[in-house]
Amino acid sequence: MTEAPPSSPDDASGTWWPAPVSPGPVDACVPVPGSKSQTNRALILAALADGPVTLRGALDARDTRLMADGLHTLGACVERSDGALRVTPLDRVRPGGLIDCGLAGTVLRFLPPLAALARGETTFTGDEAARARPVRPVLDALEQAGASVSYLGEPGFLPFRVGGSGVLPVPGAPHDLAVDAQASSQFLSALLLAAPLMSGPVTVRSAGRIVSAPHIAMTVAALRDRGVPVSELPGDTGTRAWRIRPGRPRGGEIAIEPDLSNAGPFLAAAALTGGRVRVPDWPRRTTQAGDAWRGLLARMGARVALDGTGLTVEGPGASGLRGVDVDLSDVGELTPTLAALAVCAATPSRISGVAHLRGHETDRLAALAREITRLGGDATELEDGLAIRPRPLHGARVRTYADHRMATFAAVVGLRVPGVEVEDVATTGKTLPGFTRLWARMLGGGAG
Ligand SMILES: O=C(O)C1=C[C@@H](OP(=O)(O)O)[C@@H](O)[C@H](O)C1
Ligand SMILES: C=C(OP(=O)(O)O)C(=O)O
Repeated sequence: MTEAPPSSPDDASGTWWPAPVSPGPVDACVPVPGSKSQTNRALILAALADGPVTLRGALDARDTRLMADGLHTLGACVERSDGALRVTPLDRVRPGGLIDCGLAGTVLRFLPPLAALARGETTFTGDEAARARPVRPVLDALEQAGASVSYLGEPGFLPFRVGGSGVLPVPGAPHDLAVDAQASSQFLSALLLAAPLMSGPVTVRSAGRIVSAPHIAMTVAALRDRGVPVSELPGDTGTRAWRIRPGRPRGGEIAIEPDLSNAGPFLAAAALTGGRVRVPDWPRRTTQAGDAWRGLLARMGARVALDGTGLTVEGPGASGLRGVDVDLSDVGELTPTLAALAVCAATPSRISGVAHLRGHETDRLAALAREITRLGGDATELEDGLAIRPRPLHGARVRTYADHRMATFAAVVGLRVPGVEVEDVATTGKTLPGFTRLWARMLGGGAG
Protein backbone atom coordinates (compact mmCIF):
# COMPACT_ATOMS: atom_id res chain seq x y z
CA MET A 1 0.00 0.00 0.00
CA THR A 2 2.72 2.51 -0.82
CA GLU A 3 1.55 4.20 -4.05
CA ALA A 4 0.31 7.80 -3.71
CA PRO A 5 -3.33 8.23 -2.71
CA PRO A 6 -5.61 9.17 -5.60
CA SER A 7 -6.00 12.91 -6.05
CA SER A 8 -7.42 15.20 -8.69
CA PRO A 9 -4.94 17.09 -10.90
CA ASP A 10 -5.63 20.41 -9.14
CA ASP A 11 -4.82 18.93 -5.72
CA ALA A 12 -1.26 20.14 -6.20
CA SER A 13 0.66 20.76 -3.00
CA GLY A 14 2.24 24.16 -2.22
CA THR A 15 -0.19 26.09 -4.38
CA TRP A 16 -3.16 28.42 -3.86
CA TRP A 17 -6.48 27.02 -5.01
CA PRO A 18 -9.08 29.63 -6.04
CA ALA A 19 -12.19 28.51 -4.17
CA PRO A 20 -15.13 28.68 -6.59
CA VAL A 21 -18.01 31.03 -5.78
CA SER A 22 -21.34 29.27 -6.13
CA PRO A 23 -23.12 30.61 -9.22
CA GLY A 24 -26.48 30.02 -7.50
CA PRO A 25 -28.18 27.55 -5.19
CA VAL A 26 -26.41 24.18 -5.46
CA ASP A 27 -28.48 21.16 -6.44
CA ALA A 28 -26.48 17.96 -6.28
CA CYS A 29 -26.23 14.37 -5.17
CA VAL A 30 -22.83 13.80 -3.55
CA PRO A 31 -21.70 10.23 -2.80
CA VAL A 32 -19.12 10.56 -0.03
CA PRO A 33 -16.20 8.09 0.37
CA GLY A 34 -15.92 5.77 3.38
CA SER A 35 -15.47 6.81 7.00
CA LYS A 36 -11.88 7.33 8.11
CA SER A 37 -12.67 6.39 11.69
CA GLN A 38 -14.52 3.21 10.77
CA THR A 39 -11.92 2.18 8.16
CA ASN A 40 -8.99 2.53 10.55
CA ARG A 41 -10.76 0.65 13.36
CA ALA A 42 -11.77 -2.09 10.93
CA LEU A 43 -8.19 -2.37 9.63
CA ILE A 44 -6.82 -2.85 13.14
CA LEU A 45 -9.40 -5.43 14.15
CA ALA A 46 -8.82 -7.19 10.82
CA ALA A 47 -5.07 -7.31 11.50
CA LEU A 48 -5.80 -9.04 14.84
CA ALA A 49 -8.55 -11.30 13.48
CA ASP A 50 -8.83 -15.09 13.55
CA GLY A 51 -9.10 -15.24 9.75
CA PRO A 52 -9.00 -13.12 6.57
CA VAL A 53 -11.15 -9.99 6.40
CA THR A 54 -12.66 -8.12 3.44
CA LEU A 55 -13.52 -4.45 3.93
CA ARG A 56 -16.10 -3.00 1.53
CA GLY A 57 -16.59 0.74 1.11
CA ALA A 58 -13.30 1.46 2.92
CA LEU A 59 -11.73 4.90 2.61
CA ASP A 60 -8.61 5.13 0.47
CA ALA A 61 -6.85 8.26 1.73
CA ARG A 62 -3.55 9.24 3.33
CA ASP A 63 -4.68 8.31 6.87
CA THR A 64 -5.93 4.86 5.88
CA ARG A 65 -2.84 4.11 3.80
CA LEU A 66 -0.63 5.06 6.72
CA MET A 67 -2.67 2.73 8.92
CA ALA A 68 -2.37 -0.11 6.40
CA ASP A 69 1.39 0.45 6.08
CA GLY A 70 1.77 0.56 9.89
CA LEU A 71 -0.13 -2.71 10.27
CA HIS A 72 2.05 -4.21 7.55
CA THR A 73 5.12 -3.23 9.58
CA LEU A 74 3.57 -5.06 12.55
CA GLY A 75 3.02 -8.23 10.52
CA ALA A 76 -0.39 -8.01 8.79
CA CYS A 77 -0.97 -7.72 5.06
CA VAL A 78 -3.47 -5.30 3.48
CA GLU A 79 -4.17 -5.48 -0.25
CA ARG A 80 -6.66 -3.69 -2.47
CA SER A 81 -8.47 -5.73 -5.08
CA ASP A 82 -11.76 -5.16 -6.92
CA GLY A 83 -12.39 -2.00 -4.88
CA ALA A 84 -12.21 -3.88 -1.57
CA LEU A 85 -9.45 -4.16 1.03
CA ARG A 86 -8.36 -7.70 1.87
CA VAL A 87 -6.52 -8.18 5.14
CA THR A 88 -4.44 -11.19 6.12
CA PRO A 89 -4.08 -11.01 9.90
CA LEU A 90 -0.75 -11.12 11.72
CA ASP A 91 0.00 -14.29 13.65
CA ARG A 92 2.11 -12.43 16.22
CA VAL A 93 3.08 -8.77 16.40
CA ARG A 94 6.38 -8.26 14.58
CA PRO A 95 8.92 -5.86 16.17
CA GLY A 96 11.84 -3.96 14.70
CA GLY A 97 10.04 -1.69 12.25
CA LEU A 98 9.56 2.02 11.69
CA ILE A 99 5.99 3.36 11.57
CA ASP A 100 5.22 6.67 9.87
CA CYS A 101 2.15 8.24 11.53
CA GLY A 102 1.98 11.14 9.04
CA LEU A 103 -0.48 13.52 10.72
CA ALA A 104 -3.01 10.78 11.49
CA GLY A 105 -4.18 10.80 15.11
CA THR A 106 -5.57 7.30 14.66
CA VAL A 107 -2.16 5.90 13.62
CA LEU A 108 -0.26 7.89 16.27
CA ARG A 109 -2.54 6.75 19.11
CA PHE A 110 -3.88 3.34 17.96
CA LEU A 111 -0.65 1.59 16.88
CA PRO A 112 1.64 2.01 19.94
CA PRO A 113 -0.46 -0.39 22.07
CA LEU A 114 -0.18 -3.01 19.31
CA ALA A 115 3.58 -2.43 19.08
CA ALA A 116 3.80 -2.93 22.86
CA LEU A 117 2.50 -6.48 22.33
CA ALA A 118 5.63 -7.42 20.34
CA ARG A 119 8.80 -8.94 21.73
CA GLY A 120 11.13 -6.06 20.79
CA GLU A 121 10.96 -2.40 19.78
CA THR A 122 9.08 -0.37 17.17
CA THR A 123 9.97 3.23 16.24
CA PHE A 124 7.27 5.84 15.55
CA THR A 125 7.79 8.96 13.47
CA GLY A 126 5.52 11.38 11.62
CA ASP A 127 5.00 14.79 10.01
CA GLU A 128 6.48 17.90 11.59
CA ALA A 129 2.96 19.01 12.63
CA ALA A 130 2.35 15.64 14.30
CA ARG A 131 5.16 16.39 16.78
CA ALA A 132 2.79 18.79 18.54
CA ARG A 133 0.00 16.20 18.92
CA PRO A 134 -0.38 14.72 22.44
CA VAL A 135 0.22 11.00 22.89
CA ARG A 136 1.74 10.74 26.38
CA PRO A 137 -1.38 9.50 28.27
CA VAL A 138 -1.57 6.35 26.17
CA LEU A 139 2.18 5.72 26.36
CA ASP A 140 2.13 6.23 30.15
CA ALA A 141 -0.64 3.60 30.41
CA LEU A 142 1.50 1.19 28.36
CA GLU A 143 4.49 1.78 30.61
CA GLN A 144 2.34 1.01 33.66
CA ALA A 145 1.39 -2.26 31.98
CA GLY A 146 5.09 -3.11 31.60
CA ALA A 147 6.01 -1.83 28.12
CA SER A 148 9.08 0.33 27.57
CA VAL A 149 8.81 3.78 26.02
CA SER A 150 11.70 6.02 25.00
CA TYR A 151 11.32 9.49 23.55
CA LEU A 152 13.79 10.38 20.80
CA GLY A 153 13.05 14.13 20.97
CA GLU A 154 10.81 16.15 23.26
CA PRO A 155 9.40 13.89 26.00
CA GLY A 156 5.71 13.13 25.43
CA PHE A 157 5.80 13.60 21.65
CA LEU A 158 6.93 11.98 18.41
CA PRO A 159 9.38 10.49 17.61
CA PHE A 160 9.46 7.65 20.16
CA ARG A 161 10.09 3.92 20.56
CA VAL A 162 7.77 1.39 22.15
CA GLY A 163 9.04 -2.00 23.23
CA GLY A 164 7.53 -5.09 24.77
CA SER A 165 8.29 -8.62 25.95
CA GLY A 166 5.56 -10.31 23.92
CA VAL A 167 3.04 -10.17 26.77
CA LEU A 168 1.01 -7.18 27.98
CA PRO A 169 0.28 -6.46 30.79
CA VAL A 170 3.42 -8.23 31.98
CA PRO A 171 2.98 -10.68 34.88
CA GLY A 172 2.40 -8.73 38.07
CA ALA A 173 1.37 -5.50 36.31
CA PRO A 174 -2.15 -4.17 36.82
CA HIS A 175 -4.85 -5.20 34.36
CA ASP A 176 -6.66 -1.96 35.10
CA LEU A 177 -5.43 0.59 32.53
CA ALA A 178 -6.32 4.15 33.47
CA VAL A 179 -5.90 7.00 31.02
CA ASP A 180 -6.66 10.70 31.17
CA ALA A 181 -8.59 11.18 27.91
CA GLN A 182 -9.50 14.86 28.20
CA ALA A 183 -7.14 15.76 25.37
CA SER A 184 -8.35 13.02 23.01
CA SER A 185 -10.81 10.13 22.99
CA GLN A 186 -8.26 8.29 20.87
CA PHE A 187 -6.23 7.39 23.98
CA LEU A 188 -9.14 5.26 25.23
CA SER A 189 -9.93 3.81 21.81
CA ALA A 190 -6.26 2.85 21.42
CA LEU A 191 -6.21 0.71 24.56
CA LEU A 192 -9.63 -0.79 23.82
CA LEU A 193 -8.61 -1.84 20.29
CA ALA A 194 -5.45 -3.63 21.50
CA ALA A 195 -7.20 -5.31 24.44
CA PRO A 196 -8.24 -8.47 22.49
CA LEU A 197 -4.57 -9.52 22.31
CA MET A 198 -3.72 -8.70 25.92
CA SER A 199 -2.96 -11.25 28.64
CA GLY A 200 -6.30 -11.83 30.33
CA PRO A 201 -9.28 -9.51 30.75
CA VAL A 202 -8.36 -5.84 31.09
CA THR A 203 -10.28 -2.84 32.29
CA VAL A 204 -9.79 0.43 30.40
CA ARG A 205 -10.71 3.38 32.56
CA SER A 206 -10.99 7.10 31.86
CA ALA A 207 -10.30 9.67 34.52
CA GLY A 208 -12.12 12.98 34.13
CA ARG A 209 -14.23 14.42 31.36
CA ILE A 210 -14.54 12.51 28.09
CA VAL A 211 -14.46 14.19 24.69
CA SER A 212 -15.71 12.74 21.41
CA ALA A 213 -17.96 10.18 23.14
CA PRO A 214 -19.41 8.89 19.81
CA HIS A 215 -15.91 7.86 18.73
CA ILE A 216 -15.57 5.73 21.87
CA ALA A 217 -18.99 4.25 21.17
CA MET A 218 -17.74 3.48 17.64
CA THR A 219 -14.74 1.60 19.07
CA VAL A 220 -16.91 -0.45 21.42
CA ALA A 221 -19.37 -1.17 18.58
CA ALA A 222 -16.53 -2.25 16.25
CA LEU A 223 -15.20 -4.68 18.89
CA ARG A 224 -18.62 -6.15 19.65
CA ASP A 225 -19.43 -6.45 15.95
CA ARG A 226 -16.35 -8.70 15.62
CA GLY A 227 -17.44 -10.83 18.58
CA VAL A 228 -15.14 -9.33 21.23
CA PRO A 229 -16.97 -9.16 24.58
CA VAL A 230 -16.92 -5.61 25.98
CA SER A 231 -18.96 -4.56 28.98
CA GLU A 232 -19.22 -1.05 30.33
CA LEU A 233 -18.74 -1.04 34.09
CA PRO A 234 -20.56 1.33 36.36
CA GLY A 235 -17.92 4.10 36.75
CA ASP A 236 -17.24 6.22 39.80
CA THR A 237 -18.46 9.80 39.47
CA GLY A 238 -16.82 11.41 36.46
CA THR A 239 -15.20 8.21 35.16
CA ARG A 240 -16.13 5.53 32.63
CA ALA A 241 -14.69 2.04 32.41
CA TRP A 242 -14.92 -0.92 30.04
CA ARG A 243 -13.90 -4.54 30.59
CA ILE A 244 -12.70 -6.52 27.57
CA ARG A 245 -12.14 -10.25 27.48
CA PRO A 246 -9.23 -11.34 25.25
CA GLY A 247 -9.73 -13.34 22.08
CA ARG A 248 -9.13 -12.74 18.42
CA PRO A 249 -11.80 -10.67 16.65
CA ARG A 250 -13.81 -12.62 14.06
CA GLY A 251 -12.73 -12.51 10.41
CA GLY A 252 -15.16 -12.11 7.51
CA GLU A 253 -16.76 -9.14 5.73
CA ILE A 254 -17.04 -5.61 7.09
CA ALA A 255 -19.03 -2.80 5.41
CA ILE A 256 -17.85 0.77 5.98
CA GLU A 257 -20.36 3.64 6.01
CA PRO A 258 -19.80 6.92 4.11
CA ASP A 259 -17.82 9.50 6.13
CA LEU A 260 -20.53 11.71 7.62
CA SER A 261 -18.05 14.28 8.96
CA ASN A 262 -16.65 14.70 5.45
CA ALA A 263 -20.22 15.08 4.16
CA GLY A 264 -20.37 18.28 6.23
CA PRO A 265 -18.87 20.77 3.75
CA PHE A 266 -21.23 19.57 0.99
CA LEU A 267 -24.30 19.78 3.25
CA ALA A 268 -23.07 23.20 4.38
CA ALA A 269 -23.03 24.25 0.72
CA ALA A 270 -26.76 23.55 0.50
CA ALA A 271 -27.45 25.49 3.70
CA LEU A 272 -25.31 28.45 2.63
CA THR A 273 -26.50 28.82 -0.97
CA GLY A 274 -30.18 28.07 -0.32
CA GLY A 275 -29.80 24.96 -2.46
CA ARG A 276 -30.18 21.23 -1.99
CA VAL A 277 -27.61 18.47 -1.43
CA ARG A 278 -28.33 14.81 -1.09
CA VAL A 279 -25.83 12.33 0.39
CA PRO A 280 -26.77 8.77 -0.54
CA ASP A 281 -26.41 5.81 1.85
CA TRP A 282 -26.60 7.92 5.02
CA PRO A 283 -27.08 5.25 7.72
CA ARG A 284 -30.29 5.25 9.76
CA ARG A 285 -28.35 4.37 12.90
CA THR A 286 -24.66 5.05 13.37
CA THR A 287 -22.01 5.93 15.94
CA GLN A 288 -20.39 8.48 13.59
CA ALA A 289 -19.97 11.99 14.98
CA GLY A 290 -21.05 13.39 11.60
CA ASP A 291 -24.61 12.20 12.17
CA ALA A 292 -24.89 15.32 14.36
CA TRP A 293 -25.10 17.36 11.12
CA ARG A 294 -28.82 16.55 11.03
CA GLY A 295 -29.54 18.37 14.29
CA LEU A 296 -26.97 21.13 13.81
CA LEU A 297 -28.11 22.12 10.32
CA ALA A 298 -31.77 22.03 11.36
CA ARG A 299 -30.94 24.37 14.25
CA MET A 300 -29.31 26.75 11.78
CA GLY A 301 -32.48 26.84 9.70
CA ALA A 302 -32.00 24.12 7.06
CA ARG A 303 -34.62 21.50 6.16
CA VAL A 304 -33.17 18.06 6.83
CA ALA A 305 -34.77 14.81 5.64
CA LEU A 306 -33.43 11.30 6.24
CA ASP A 307 -35.08 8.47 4.30
CA GLY A 308 -34.18 4.90 3.40
CA THR A 309 -31.84 6.02 0.62
CA GLY A 310 -29.98 9.00 2.07
CA LEU A 311 -29.97 12.43 3.66
CA THR A 312 -31.21 15.61 1.95
CA VAL A 313 -30.43 19.10 3.24
CA GLU A 314 -32.17 22.17 1.77
CA GLY A 315 -31.63 25.89 2.35
CA PRO A 316 -32.10 28.28 4.04
CA GLY A 317 -29.42 30.43 2.30
CA ALA A 318 -27.06 32.85 4.04
CA SER A 319 -29.71 35.47 4.87
CA GLY A 320 -31.84 32.87 6.69
CA LEU A 321 -28.93 31.07 8.35
CA ARG A 322 -29.17 31.34 12.16
CA GLY A 323 -26.11 31.36 14.41
CA VAL A 324 -25.98 28.74 17.17
CA ASP A 325 -24.73 28.42 20.73
CA VAL A 326 -23.40 24.85 20.85
CA ASP A 327 -21.20 22.59 22.93
CA LEU A 328 -19.31 20.49 20.35
CA SER A 329 -17.33 18.39 22.85
CA ASP A 330 -18.90 15.20 21.47
CA VAL A 331 -18.30 16.11 17.84
CA GLY A 332 -15.25 18.40 17.82
CA GLU A 333 -14.15 17.42 14.31
CA LEU A 334 -17.23 19.23 12.94
CA THR A 335 -16.02 22.59 14.32
CA PRO A 336 -14.21 24.00 11.24
CA THR A 337 -17.19 23.39 8.94
CA LEU A 338 -19.64 24.73 11.51
CA ALA A 339 -17.41 27.80 11.91
CA ALA A 340 -17.60 28.39 8.13
CA LEU A 341 -21.39 28.50 8.37
CA ALA A 342 -21.26 30.63 11.50
CA VAL A 343 -19.16 33.36 9.84
CA CYS A 344 -21.74 33.58 7.03
CA ALA A 345 -24.81 33.40 9.33
CA ALA A 346 -27.15 36.30 10.06
CA THR A 347 -26.80 36.09 13.87
CA PRO A 348 -23.90 35.38 16.29
CA SER A 349 -22.62 31.91 17.27
CA ARG A 350 -20.75 30.51 20.22
CA ILE A 351 -18.94 27.17 19.98
CA SER A 352 -17.77 25.66 23.30
CA GLY A 353 -16.45 22.41 24.80
CA VAL A 354 -13.63 21.99 22.28
CA ALA A 355 -10.39 22.97 24.05
CA HIS A 356 -8.99 19.63 22.83
CA LEU A 357 -9.01 20.96 19.26
CA ARG A 358 -5.72 22.65 20.14
CA GLY A 359 -4.17 19.17 19.79
CA HIS A 360 -5.76 18.33 16.44
CA GLU A 361 -3.94 18.64 13.09
CA THR A 362 -3.17 22.21 14.20
CA ASP A 363 -4.46 24.37 17.05
CA ARG A 364 -7.82 24.69 15.31
CA LEU A 365 -9.19 27.37 17.62
CA ALA A 366 -6.23 29.67 16.98
CA ALA A 367 -6.20 28.82 13.26
CA LEU A 368 -9.92 29.47 12.79
CA ALA A 369 -9.84 32.77 14.70
CA ARG A 370 -6.82 33.93 12.69
CA GLU A 371 -8.21 32.95 9.28
CA ILE A 372 -11.71 34.33 9.99
CA THR A 373 -10.05 37.65 10.90
CA ARG A 374 -8.01 37.51 7.68
CA LEU A 375 -11.31 37.17 5.78
CA GLY A 376 -12.63 40.35 7.45
CA GLY A 377 -14.81 38.37 9.89
CA ASP A 378 -15.24 38.81 13.64
CA ALA A 379 -14.10 35.82 15.73
CA THR A 380 -12.76 35.63 19.27
CA GLU A 381 -10.80 32.65 20.51
CA LEU A 382 -12.23 31.40 23.81
CA GLU A 383 -10.50 29.05 26.22
CA ASP A 384 -12.64 26.16 24.97
CA GLY A 385 -14.12 27.44 21.70
CA LEU A 386 -14.94 30.39 19.50
CA ALA A 387 -17.33 33.36 19.52
CA ILE A 388 -18.29 34.43 16.01
CA ARG A 389 -20.32 37.51 15.09
CA PRO A 390 -21.69 38.43 11.64
CA ARG A 391 -19.63 40.92 9.66
CA PRO A 392 -19.17 41.39 5.89
CA LEU A 393 -16.31 39.24 4.58
CA HIS A 394 -13.79 39.81 1.79
CA GLY A 395 -11.50 37.57 -0.23
CA ALA A 396 -8.13 36.51 1.20
CA ARG A 397 -5.45 33.86 0.94
CA VAL A 398 -6.51 31.44 3.68
CA ARG A 399 -3.74 29.48 5.43
CA THR A 400 -4.51 25.83 6.14
CA TYR A 401 -1.69 24.68 8.50
CA ALA A 402 -1.60 21.18 6.92
CA ASP A 403 -5.17 20.71 8.21
CA HIS A 404 -7.66 19.12 5.82
CA ARG A 405 -10.60 20.66 7.66
CA MET A 406 -9.10 24.18 7.44
CA ALA A 407 -9.03 23.67 3.66
CA THR A 408 -12.69 22.66 3.51
CA PHE A 409 -13.56 25.50 5.92
CA ALA A 410 -12.12 27.95 3.38
CA ALA A 411 -13.88 26.24 0.46
CA VAL A 412 -17.26 26.64 2.18
CA VAL A 413 -16.68 30.35 2.88
CA GLY A 414 -15.48 30.76 -0.70
CA LEU A 415 -18.89 29.71 -2.01
CA ARG A 416 -20.21 33.12 -0.87
CA VAL A 417 -17.09 35.30 -0.82
CA PRO A 418 -15.24 36.08 -4.08
CA GLY A 419 -11.44 35.99 -3.98
CA VAL A 420 -10.86 33.24 -1.41
CA GLU A 421 -7.71 31.27 -2.19
CA VAL A 422 -6.91 28.12 -0.23
CA GLU A 423 -3.35 27.18 0.67
CA ASP A 424 -2.33 23.59 -0.13
CA VAL A 425 -5.79 22.19 -0.89
CA ALA A 426 -4.06 18.81 -1.37
CA THR A 427 -4.11 18.51 2.42
CA THR A 428 -7.71 17.33 1.99
CA GLY A 429 -6.15 14.05 0.79
CA LYS A 430 -5.67 13.17 4.47
CA THR A 431 -9.25 11.91 4.54
CA LEU A 432 -10.90 13.02 1.28
CA PRO A 433 -8.79 12.64 -1.88
CA GLY A 434 -10.32 14.27 -4.95
CA PHE A 435 -12.08 16.91 -2.83
CA THR A 436 -11.74 19.64 -5.49
CA ARG A 437 -13.24 17.33 -8.13
CA LEU A 438 -16.21 16.47 -5.90
CA TRP A 439 -16.64 20.17 -5.11
CA ALA A 440 -16.61 21.17 -8.80
CA ARG A 441 -19.06 18.38 -9.61
CA MET A 442 -21.39 19.59 -6.87
CA LEU A 443 -21.27 23.15 -8.22
CA GLY A 444 -21.81 21.94 -11.75
CA GLY A 445 -25.03 20.15 -10.79
CA GLY A 446 -25.54 16.42 -10.95
CA ALA A 447 -28.76 16.22 -8.93
CA GLY A 448 -29.97 12.70 -8.32
O1 LIG B 1 -11.11 7.92 17.00
C1 LIG B 1 -11.28 8.57 15.96
O2 LIG B 1 -11.41 8.03 14.85
C2 LIG B 1 -11.37 10.04 16.08
C3 LIG B 1 -11.62 10.62 17.31
C4 LIG B 1 -11.73 12.08 17.49
O3 LIG B 1 -10.50 12.51 18.05
P1 LIG B 1 -10.41 13.43 19.37
O4 LIG B 1 -11.12 12.75 20.47
O5 LIG B 1 -8.95 13.59 19.57
O6 LIG B 1 -11.08 14.74 18.99
C5 LIG B 1 -11.96 12.79 16.17
O7 LIG B 1 -11.87 14.19 16.35
C6 LIG B 1 -11.00 12.31 15.11
O8 LIG B 1 -11.22 12.98 13.90
C7 LIG B 1 -11.20 10.83 14.85
C1 LIG C 1 -8.99 15.34 14.37
C2 LIG C 1 -9.02 14.71 13.18
O1 LIG C 1 -8.19 13.72 12.79
P1 LIG C 1 -7.24 12.66 13.53
O2 LIG C 1 -7.85 11.32 13.27
O3 LIG C 1 -5.93 12.82 12.85
O4 LIG C 1 -7.20 13.01 14.99
C3 LIG C 1 -9.99 15.11 12.13
O5 LIG C 1 -10.06 14.38 11.11
O6 LIG C 1 -10.69 16.13 12.28
